[in-house]
Amino acid sequence: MTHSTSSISAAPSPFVEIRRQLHQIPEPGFAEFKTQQFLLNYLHSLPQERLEIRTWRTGIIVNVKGTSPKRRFGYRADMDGLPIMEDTSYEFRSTHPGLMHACGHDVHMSIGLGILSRIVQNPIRDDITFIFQPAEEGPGGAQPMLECEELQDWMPDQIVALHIAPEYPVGTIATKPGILFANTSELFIDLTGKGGHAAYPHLANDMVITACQLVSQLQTIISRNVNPLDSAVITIGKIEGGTKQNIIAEKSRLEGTIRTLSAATMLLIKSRIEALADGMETAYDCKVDIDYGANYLQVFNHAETTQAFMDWVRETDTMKVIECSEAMTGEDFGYFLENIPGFMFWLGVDTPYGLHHSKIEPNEHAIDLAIELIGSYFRWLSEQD
Ligand SMILES: CC(=O)N[C@@H](CCC[C@H](N)C(=O)O)C(=O)O
Repeated sequence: MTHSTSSISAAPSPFVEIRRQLHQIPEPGFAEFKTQQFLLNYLHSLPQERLEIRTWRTGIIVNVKGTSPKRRFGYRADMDGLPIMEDTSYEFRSTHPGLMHACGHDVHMSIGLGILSRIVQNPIRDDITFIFQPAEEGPGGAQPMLECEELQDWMPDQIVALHIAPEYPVGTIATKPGILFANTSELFIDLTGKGGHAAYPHLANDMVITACQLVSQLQTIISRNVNPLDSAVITIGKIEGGTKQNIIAEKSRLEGTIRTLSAATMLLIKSRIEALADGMETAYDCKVDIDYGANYLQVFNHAETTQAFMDWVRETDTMKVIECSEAMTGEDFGYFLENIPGFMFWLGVDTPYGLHHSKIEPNEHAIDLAIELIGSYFRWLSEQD
């Protein structure tokens, strides 16, 4: 069933209000200090009988105790914002200049609080671990959080996460068993040549020229080296170089990301990048340093639990379910799924601007629908067996 926005009350729910407050305080990975405090304040305002709260760095782990637990479920929400200058029409825009929740983590967190508060008020049989995870956009909080002491005795037997999807209508979810999101690797390339006067190019090695050439050459890896029946992406999202218009640049830097649907293709791409870098050094007598930064494992949905969830949503007609294709987005939730059966799904938020866009305005009606969906799903799960 697809929900039109007009059929839903205009008054914002408490969790929409919470999302708006979180939206105003986006913070970079592992610096989510205000966000952590905001979430803690909310958590401490709830009845505490069923709650145990731990912090890990800027993250939070909450145990909601079941009535007679046999299993433990998990919900994970990411917490960090992005370095984007917000350009929405909101009255509740970011108060942190140059930072924005442009990937929906404010929505993911408010949905997490909504499910949690619902279950505190109306407990289920099984335990649930709520994981508020820092640094999804980089350098990656999932892997170290999975290893942290605070999580070990509350490790879920099954885990769920969602991600907002601008392209789907509100009242729709999209997912699939198997691979949902790509393997990713960050890519940082530093080029060092010889600076000089703009009028004497023959006495210098211009790193603006090499940066431009390397960006173009990198794209030939996708078009000429990767099997056309496979999928891969190299995006250079940032170029830096030079100091002034009439000075030849001694240094330049490319920052980007690599996305693949297999580990083998990731290795192939990295070896081609290194070959092209060697060629640059020879051709332009410069130095090229490559750093792959944070690497994320693919998000691989557990077949059985994903299918059971999709069937349950269809049977209960809670939302419309689309079996989607995999996407080249990355998510360190892949590390949770490597260790714990579960799945991630896209939550339709119906907005013309995409993820990581300065104008993205997710439709907030999706928040209460997702709270209802996951809250009911956990209740149903805990009634099985
Ligand atoms: C859902 C989403 O947009 N995730 C990010 C994850 C970032 C991964 C890493 N920092 C990289 O750029 O490789 C994405 O960009 O897909």
